[in-house]
Amino acid sequence: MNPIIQVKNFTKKYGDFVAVNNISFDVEEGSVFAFLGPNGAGKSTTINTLCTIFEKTSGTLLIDGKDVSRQKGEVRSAIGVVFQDSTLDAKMTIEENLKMHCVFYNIPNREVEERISFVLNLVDLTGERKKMVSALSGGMKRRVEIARGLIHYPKVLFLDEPTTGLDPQTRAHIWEYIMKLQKERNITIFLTTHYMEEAEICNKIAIMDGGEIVAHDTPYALKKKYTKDKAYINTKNEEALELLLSEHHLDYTKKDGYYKVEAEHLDRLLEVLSVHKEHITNIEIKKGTFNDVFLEITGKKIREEA
Ligand SMILES: Nc1ncnc2c1ncn2[C@@H]1O[C@H](COP(=O)(O)OP(=O)(O)OP(=O)(O)O)[C@@H](O)[C@H]1O
Repeated sequence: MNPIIQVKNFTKKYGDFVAVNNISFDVEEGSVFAFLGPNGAGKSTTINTLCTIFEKTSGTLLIDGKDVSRQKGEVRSAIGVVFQDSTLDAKMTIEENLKMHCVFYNIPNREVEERISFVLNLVDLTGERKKMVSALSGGMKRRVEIARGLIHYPKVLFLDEPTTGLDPQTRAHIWEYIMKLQKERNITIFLTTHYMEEAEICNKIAIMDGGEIVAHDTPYALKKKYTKDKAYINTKNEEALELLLSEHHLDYTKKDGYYKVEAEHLDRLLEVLSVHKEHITNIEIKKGTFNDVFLEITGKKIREEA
């Protein structure tokens, strides 16, 4: 593993208040990394420090081996950032917005055309480059911002809730571009999202709560560790089912005429139930979800208002 982001014993205080408390984690080069947590967990503080906007209180934060406090210029060249609030100039065309960014990054004039064509092609906006930003849909604006974040060819792209407020179809498209960047360009993607189904398709997830990293693993490992599958069973012979479940030490609850059984090993549960199958009138299996993982770890929904 080649870690492109290395965070070691990072602490950030606002006055006496500890917003981030001694966290450590790595992000592998070329991976898609999701950074999750309830409101106030410390995500923005961490991202803003990684992006050289905030100063750390203590610890070491490296991007591509460069120290975010002491080598700000090098770090800024290595990262692209797309924040939630649009910073595009609506009164300019897509092309003009991108050109302005080239100036900002001191990209030599002779390279500007090639770079604009390249990044617009990545997000499928080649035919729209002369359009005014004000005339674009929300999804297109987000794609322009992603293109702009890539104009200086960064190794890491930070995306703060890249799909919030977009309809499901547009969200799916944005994800296609994100995955393309990872696969074809080996760009490391560091993103926040409150859509659990999006977190689930990332390579690694870190969950932050109360200023600490409370879980850090692959989505598969987190689901395996923190969720159980559930079976909902209706039977013609309740007495026999209860006896069977008790004999096999399987806990159940009964509600509205069905039995709910939670199982770490679904195969085993189905094997046990096979002897009862002629009595079963209905059975429904629900796999553990990433929402369950988040709830189990933090005790909170991803968005309290959701
Ligand atoms: N400038 C500041 N001064 C004082 N406290 C702050 C400041 N910025 C953030 N905090 C506090 O630090 C904690 C972490 O905030 P942060 O914005 O990093 O959380 P977050 O996980 O990004 O939350 P959200 O999802 O709501 O953006 C919160 O308790 C917040 O109130």
